[in-house]
Amino acid sequence: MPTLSSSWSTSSSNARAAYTVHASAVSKVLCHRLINGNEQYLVRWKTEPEFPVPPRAICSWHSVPELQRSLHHVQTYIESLSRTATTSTVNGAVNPINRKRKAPGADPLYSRDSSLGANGSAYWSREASVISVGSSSETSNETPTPATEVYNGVLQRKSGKITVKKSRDPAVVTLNVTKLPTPQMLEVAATAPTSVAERTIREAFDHSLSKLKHVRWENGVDGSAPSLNFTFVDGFILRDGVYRPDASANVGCTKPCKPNMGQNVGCEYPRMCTCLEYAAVDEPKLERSDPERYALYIHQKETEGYFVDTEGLPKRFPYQKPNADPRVPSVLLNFYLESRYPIYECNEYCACGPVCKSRVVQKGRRVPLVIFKTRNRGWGVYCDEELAKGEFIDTYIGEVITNEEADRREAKAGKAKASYLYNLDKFDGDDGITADTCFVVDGQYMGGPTRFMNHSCEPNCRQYTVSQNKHDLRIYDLAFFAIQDIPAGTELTFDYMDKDELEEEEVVQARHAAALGPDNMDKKPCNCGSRKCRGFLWV
Ligand SMILES: C[S@@+](CC[C@H](N)C(=O)[O-])C[C@H]1O[C@@H](n2cnc3c(N)ncnc32)[C@H](O)[C@@H]1O
Repeated sequence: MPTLSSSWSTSSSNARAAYTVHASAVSKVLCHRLINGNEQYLVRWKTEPEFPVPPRAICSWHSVPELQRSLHHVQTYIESLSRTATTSTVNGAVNPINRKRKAPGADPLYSRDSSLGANGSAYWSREASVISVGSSSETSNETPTPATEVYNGVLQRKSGKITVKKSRDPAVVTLNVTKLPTPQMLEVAATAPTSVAERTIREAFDHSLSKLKHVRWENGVDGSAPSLNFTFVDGFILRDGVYRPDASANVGCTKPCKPNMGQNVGCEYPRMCTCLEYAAVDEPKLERSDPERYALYIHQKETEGYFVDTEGLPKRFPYQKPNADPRVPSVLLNFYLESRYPIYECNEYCACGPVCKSRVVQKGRRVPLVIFKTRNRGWGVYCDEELAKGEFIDTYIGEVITNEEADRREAKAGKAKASYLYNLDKFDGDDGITADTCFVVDGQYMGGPTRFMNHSCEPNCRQYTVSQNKHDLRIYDLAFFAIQDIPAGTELTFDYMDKDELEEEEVVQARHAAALGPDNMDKKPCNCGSRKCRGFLWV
């Protein structure tokens, strides 16, 4: 029996964890109540076809200790209580989230539910701690009036209803499980506290965050914690159909190459160093030094894109370290900040070693980040320290999936899903890569702290393509850098649509067009609060 760690207890109102409810067995938490000071949650169990092993009951009440392994279902339920009151609207209409996909978005909605089918086979429960039925009516399918609570008997499910067999209790009724929670249950839930569950959820998130260095979380707004249905990982998790070129195909410096060896030696002088063969050409320098070669290069660039042979041409090194103090970070140079040209870092085949100045993103996050609750954009992220323009913050990681799988997940989970899908489409058009064949990073259930970064139409960060394997055009780092000096404590944001900033007049036009557009109801209002706000996410 995969769902229970021990047999059913005979009393669901026992605060001791008589058994553990495993998340995989839970379909949804439906309601809550307070019984003898014990906060309890009504769990609806998964049933066929999605869960072939028959659970022992269809619905049952559980105290918080019993729900330790399925807390995210309780969290989703508690969030749904407040969401009902605060769902955002435009012109009075509820706004679902647009499906455009590029960058993160959307809170997980209360949608991963499987309702009980009407034609499922009969399942049997053992005694007790099964759905509380309150009624003395023998036959009612509808809403029994509150009376006797938990009943001890054997339940059978037929045609979407639970019927009771062999009970000696005259209060036993037939209960339509598709109609739970009953109005009476909802009435009780309206005033019942959720504080024990909320505290337990906060502790569980503390625990999941404790394995990360330099990341903490805080909530000055309410008692909630970020989603527990999310696992912090430290890199890409490659899923079915996703592949990388063999690492041995990668190349590094072919000549002896040491950083700081002096004039014209080392990776900072990429005309000499082959590891940065694909780095951006220093065009002004080339034009000055070799106008003919420059003209040929420009022509090739226009016709061949990223695949021009640039060996021997002067290149632009991506980073600059302002001084020798190890605490002072390298920053991304203006050319890359502005041009969005892919950034190539040295790799394990380069002779330069770990102190090479081109190794920034690959060393990972070094700035302390805080996940915090905003008032109108869910969770956000800020940095505890001042950031310099061009400073690396962190990468966007998660599961790497095929485009087909991304479509499948999007179709299953609905519009909110698009927000967490990030296309690896920088090289769309090169090497047979198309929008349909590029890989996609899904950060919804696995990722790092940047998964909580919000959108702004006037952002202070931007995402850049960073690669250590120049032959891998499908999987590269999505790296966030500060695009201006950012004081400590300022929310870090990026533009989900990755647009160049608009002039104010254009902003007004864009906002107007978006508000009037045919899919207006499909848009999520943007609360970035900037002067240049376009009015909606995804426009
Ligand atoms: C990747 S998530 C960012 C983290 C998110 N705030 C959370 O709590 O998990 C993207 C979602 O955050 C919210 N969001 C981000 N930026 C926003 C903005 N400028 N205005 C309103 N909501 C925003 C939207 O719900 C969006 O779908």
